[in-house]
Amino acid sequence: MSSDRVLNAAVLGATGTVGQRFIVLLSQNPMFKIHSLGASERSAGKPYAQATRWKMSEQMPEAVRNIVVKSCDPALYEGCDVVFSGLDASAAGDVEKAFLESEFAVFSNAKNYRMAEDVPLCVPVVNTDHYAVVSAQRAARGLKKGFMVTNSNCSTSGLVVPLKALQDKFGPLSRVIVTTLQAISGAGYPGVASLDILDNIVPLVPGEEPKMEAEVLKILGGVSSDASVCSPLQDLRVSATCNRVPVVDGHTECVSLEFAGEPPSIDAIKQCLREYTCEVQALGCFSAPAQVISVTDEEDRPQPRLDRNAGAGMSVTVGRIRPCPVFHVRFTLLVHNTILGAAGASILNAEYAAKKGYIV
Ligand SMILES: NC(=O)C1=CN([C@@H]2O[C@H](COP(=O)(O)OP(=O)(O)OC[C@H]3O[C@@H](n4cnc5c(N)ncnc54)[C@H](OP(=O)(O)O)[C@@H]3O)[C@@H](O)[C@H]2O)C=CC1
Ligand SMILES: N[C@@H](CC(=O)OP(=O)(O)O)C(=O)O
Repeated sequence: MSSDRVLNAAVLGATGTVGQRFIVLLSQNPMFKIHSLGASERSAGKPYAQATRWKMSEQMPEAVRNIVVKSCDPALYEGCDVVFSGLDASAAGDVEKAFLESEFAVFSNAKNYRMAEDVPLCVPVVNTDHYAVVSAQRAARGLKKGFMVTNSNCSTSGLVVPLKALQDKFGPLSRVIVTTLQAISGAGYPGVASLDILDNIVPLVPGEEPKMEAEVLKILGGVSSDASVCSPLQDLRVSATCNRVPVVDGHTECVSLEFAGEPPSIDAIKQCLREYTCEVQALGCFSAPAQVISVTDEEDRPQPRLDRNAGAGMSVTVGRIRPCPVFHVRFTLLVHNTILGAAGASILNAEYAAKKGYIV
C-alpha cells in the first residue's frame, strides 16, 4: 500500500558534503520532514549550525539550525520513518547495520553494503526492479519492516543511465571503456588539498575504478527468478580510469561502448536516449526528473558549470555522441555527483519505496 503521509527523516552524516545536500533537498521536499540529524561524537550534542561547516550555496534551512546533532545510536532515533546515511565508509558498516537491525528503512550512500546480493544497489532512474529482493532481504535477516537500499558510487550513477537506455532498446552491450573527470566535492570535506588540485589533475581517485567496474554489472543486471538476490551481468566488460579535476561539482565521463549485436545508427542512439523514461516518472515521484537524459547537440557540451543542474541535478546530460573507430559509439556525459550521484538518488529511492508500500 502506498504511503502519502509526510515521513519523518533522519540524516546520518548530516554535517558532511552529502549530508548537507540531503538537508537542502529534504527541506524542499513535501514528502519528508527532517526529524533527526546524526554525525560523529565530534558533532554530537551541538546545534547543527554550530557543528557544521556549511558549504552549500543555498542558505542553511532555518528549521535545522537548532536541531541538536545526535550520535548514531538507533535508540536515539525513535519516531523516524526513514534513515538517510551520508556517513563516511569507516563508520557506515557498523552504524547502518545497527539501524537496519533496529527495523529502520535505511537508504545508504556508502560503499559498504552496495555489493551485498540481497541489497538493491539502486539508481532510481535505472533499476527500481531490484526492490523485488527486499522481501528476501527481510526474511534472510529476520526483519519485519526494516530494509536497506544503497546508492551507487557517484560516477557509476551517471554512467549506468545511458547504458540502461541503450541496453533496453538495442540489446546487450559487450564492452565499455570510461574515463572520468571527477569534481572535488566527491572527496567530501576538506577533501583534496588545494595544493594538489589547483592548476592540476590527479590521475587517481583511490578505490574508484574497481567499484565502478563492479557496480555497473550489478545495476544493469536483474534479480534471480525467485527474487532472492540480485544477479549481475556476466558478459559485459567495463574498464574505468578515474581522475580528479579542479571542478567543484559535477563528474564528467568520456565513454566508448560496443554493442554485442549489430550497432544502431547514431541518430537512433540519440533518439533512444532522448526518449528514455522510467518507473519513478510514471509514478509521479516528486524528485523524478522530467527528462532523465538531456541530449545536447552543442559540440562543446556537456560542461560541469553549465550543465550540472539539468533537471535540478537529477538528469544526466549526454553530448558529443559520435561513432567510435575502435568500439561502436562514444559520448561524453555529466552527472551531478552529490544530487543524482548521492543525496538526490537516495531521496528518490525513498520516495519510490514509500509509493510502493515498502515503508511501513
Ligand atoms: N561526495 C560525494 O559526491 C559522494 C559521496 N558518497 C559517499 O557518501 C558518504 C559521505 O560522503 P561525504 O559527505 O562526501 O563525506 P564527508 O567527509 O564530507 O562527511 C562524512 C560524514 O560522516 C560523519 N562521520 C565520520 N566518522 C563518523 C563516525 N565515526 N561516526 C558517525 N559519523 C561519522 C561525519 O561527521 P563529523 O562532521 O561529525 O565528523 C560527516 O557527517 C561516504 O560514504 C561517501 O563515500 C557517495 C556518492 C557520492
Ligand atoms: N569517490 C567518489 C565519491 C565517493 O565517495 O564514492 P564512494 O561512495 O563510492 O566511495 C568521488 O570521489 O568522487
